[in-house]
Amino acid sequence: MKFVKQCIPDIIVIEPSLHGDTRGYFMETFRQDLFEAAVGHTVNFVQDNESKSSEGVLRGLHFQLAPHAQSKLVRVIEGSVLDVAVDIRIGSPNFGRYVTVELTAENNKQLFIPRGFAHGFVVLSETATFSYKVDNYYSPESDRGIAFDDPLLNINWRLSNEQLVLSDKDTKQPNLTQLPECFNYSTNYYA
Ligand SMILES: Cc1cn([C@H]2C[C@H](O)[C@@H](COP(=O)(O)OP(=O)(O)O[C@H]3O[C@H](C)C(=O)[C@H](O)[C@H]3O)O2)c(=O)[nH]c1=O
Repeated sequence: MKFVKQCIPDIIVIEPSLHGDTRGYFMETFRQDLFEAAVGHTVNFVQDNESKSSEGVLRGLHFQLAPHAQSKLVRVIEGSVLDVAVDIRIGSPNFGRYVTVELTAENNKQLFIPRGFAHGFVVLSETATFSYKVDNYYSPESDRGIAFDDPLLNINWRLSNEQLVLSDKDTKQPNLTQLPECFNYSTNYYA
């Protein structure tokens, strides 16, 4: 299992080892000990989620406010997505910067997105099944979002706006600079 820190080092790509044989394959998809050694602190996942989406569906950019902020460990078990994580911690040297990673059922890559980041993905295949762990329970009253087409972020989603399919909620998200509240880089959201 490989752990690769990204250009925003809080964000980590995990590449499990796949063991193939004549029957198919086996892989350890999560190891608490190796994961926490790579992340550098305790992360207690409490909820598993799964969503299935058609080509062009864009879910995001979402986060939950503290004290319900969520870390996410995301992967694709069918199809392919472009996954995006945006640093929204005020005071961070990477504030407003983002990481994109293509996650597919073929490359088996996973992405760890810490608390303090907004997250979203767009489906590149005919359908994609997205499976992920979070370390805080769903809190609808704490659910917040940022516009996928925020000009400050200028995210390249690879598809044209005409190809994108969004929820009504995600067509009305504010830009990052319009958020009344988000995260501070100086706060330890894992304490
Ligand atoms: C997130 C969530 C949703 N729901 C219910 C609420 C709605 O009835 C339905 C769809 O919710 P929503 O439109 O918020 O789902 P997504 O657009 O996939 O939201 C997710 O999209 C991006 C990619 C994220 O990173 C977050 O995990 C999450 O915000 O599932 C639940 O019951 N539990 C949950 O944890």
